[in-house]
Amino acid sequence: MIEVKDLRKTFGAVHAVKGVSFTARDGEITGLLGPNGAGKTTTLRMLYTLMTPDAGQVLVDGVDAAADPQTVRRALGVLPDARGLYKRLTAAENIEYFGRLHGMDAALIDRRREALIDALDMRDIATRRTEGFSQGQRVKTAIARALVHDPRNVLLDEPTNGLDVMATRAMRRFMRQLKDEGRCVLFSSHIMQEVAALCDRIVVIAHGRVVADESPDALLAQTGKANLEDAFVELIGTDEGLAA
Ligand SMILES: Nc1ncnc2c1ncn2[C@@H]1O[C@H](COP(=O)(O)OP(=O)(O)OP(=O)(O)O)[C@@H](O)[C@H]1O
Repeated sequence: MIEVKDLRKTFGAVHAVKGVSFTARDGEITGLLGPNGAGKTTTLRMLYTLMTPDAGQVLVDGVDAAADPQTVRRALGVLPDARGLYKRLTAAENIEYFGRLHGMDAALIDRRREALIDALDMRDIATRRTEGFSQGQRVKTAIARALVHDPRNVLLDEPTNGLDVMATRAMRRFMRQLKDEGRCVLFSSHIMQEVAALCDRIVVIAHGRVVADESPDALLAQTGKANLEDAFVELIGTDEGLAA
């Protein structure tokens, strides 16, 4: 479970995150939806301890990220916005390398690597060097690498960005599988259909603030709109920066 309490972050004159609070629960998919520049990536970066908040608190499975960042990092699997892979290594070697960084023993790394290669349907690319990989192949490898240590909480920054229809559908299936395994799944998106199709809970963020935090049905009821697209536009005040 991830609890975010009154997070704030300023870059010079830009107030990127202005007091964001929400909870992402185990066994649920929580979507962070907002237009370009809303503060989603900045919020996620503070959650996975890459960036220090100016104020506020992040708790992962009850552990304070500022007080014990090591434990928090172990409890998180992260697909960051930059998917940098080691291009001289094969996909399988990229996964194994992260396993070693986490201090896992070789037999456990082998088991997790094989399970993830199957779950992400990447057997055909596993022994290829990642140099020259397509966007979809890079995302799969980056996700497998992020999950090698079997984290309870999974953070995905725009996981379907740049993927084609088939790869997007496969990614959504995989996210549902993570949820069914009881994990806490939190992802950011500016694609309304994606959030509507996947999420148990939608946290709508605009101009650095949470403007709604509800189930999809409750969002419709709250805004009195017939569909989620109209509900989001009503909440955000504009459709600029959102993709249908
Ligand atoms: N390192 C930085 N230095 C300066 N400004 C930044 C930095 N990171 C983010 N910002 C600014 O903070 C605001 C929020 O950016 P952020 O990347 O969090 O938005 P986002 O919701 O993830 O947008 P997108 O959907 O476009 O990825 C923007 O105005 C952005 O320009």
